[in-house]
Amino acid sequence: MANKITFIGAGNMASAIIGGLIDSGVEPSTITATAPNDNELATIKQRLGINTDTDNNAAVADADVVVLAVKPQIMRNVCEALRDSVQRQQPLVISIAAGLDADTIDQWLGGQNAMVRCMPNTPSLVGYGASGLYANAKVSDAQRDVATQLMEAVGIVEWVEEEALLDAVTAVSGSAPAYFFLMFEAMEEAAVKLGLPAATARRLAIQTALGAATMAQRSDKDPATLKQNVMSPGGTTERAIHHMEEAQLRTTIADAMQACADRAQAMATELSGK
Ligand SMILES: NC(=O)C1=CN([C@@H]2O[C@H](COP(=O)(O)OP(=O)(O)OC[C@H]3O[C@@H](n4cnc5c(N)ncnc54)[C@H](O)[C@@H]3O)[C@@H](O)[C@H]2O)C=CC1
Ligand SMILES: O=C(O)[C@@H]1CCC=N1
Repeated sequence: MANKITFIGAGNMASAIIGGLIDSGVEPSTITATAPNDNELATIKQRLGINTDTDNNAAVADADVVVLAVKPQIMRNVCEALRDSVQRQQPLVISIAAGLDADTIDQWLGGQNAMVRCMPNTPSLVGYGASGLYANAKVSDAQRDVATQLMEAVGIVEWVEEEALLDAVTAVSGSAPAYFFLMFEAMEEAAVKLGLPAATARRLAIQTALGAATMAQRSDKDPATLKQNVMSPGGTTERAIHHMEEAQLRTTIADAMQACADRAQAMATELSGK
């Protein structure tokens, strides 16, 4: 693992990854996070025991890895203000911003940087993250290993060799925790209508998702077969699944994921000015 990691931004995604890193045994004193707001930093410092700084340049000065974890809309300003420090220090730069391409961020940072683009997701906080990674030509094999180790500390890693595929990764895993949370909300609401207390419904729905995910992960059977195994002919599950298929659930999911990937691409165009 890298000696010193600096996170520029200390919000939802950065704190999820930092929390996961610490749980996996990374020494908190090797991690620094920055944000403009002292209160936000005091909270994360108290909770995770890491170093914090309101000065991005100071935090980059001795970093081996810099993780850019600010909103895409402010990335340009943040990077341009970091240009001199990054050019001096030459760290491995990892951007987790949706959409923005490696080349654009590299240019904002002065060019010629070893850049990894990563699309993580918030379950990194509990060690069940799923990240897609892409490296530009400046990234060495050793730096690729560092990026892999960093994100494997909080979940699974898949490398893509075509940068555009990160938009598909955003659709299938980056944004996808929200799809499952929506499903939990909908199942809880429906179960309450069927008469269950909300807390009971929530517990049962979440445990069932965990069970289904664990089975799908451990089984050598594909999801279609596992689904079929639950569906007794003429039984209850068949009725429910039939209803979902009739309501075009698959099309809804495909359309939603297409909209997600399209939005990533549109954000890149809007923000890079290309
Ligand atoms: N939330 C998610 O599920 C995922 C988010 N991402 C990406 O992660 C990035 C961060 O997203 P979130 O953590 O959700 O946003 P957030 O709003 O929770 O965090 C943004 C952080 O940036 C800090 N910040 C603002 N201005 C700054 C500056 N000038 N210098 C340093 N820090 C500054 C804020 O104080 C905050 O700590 C985005 O680019 C997003 O596309 C990627 C995958 C999943
Ligand atoms: O919604 C977003 O834009 C970010 C990127 C992936 C998940 N959250």
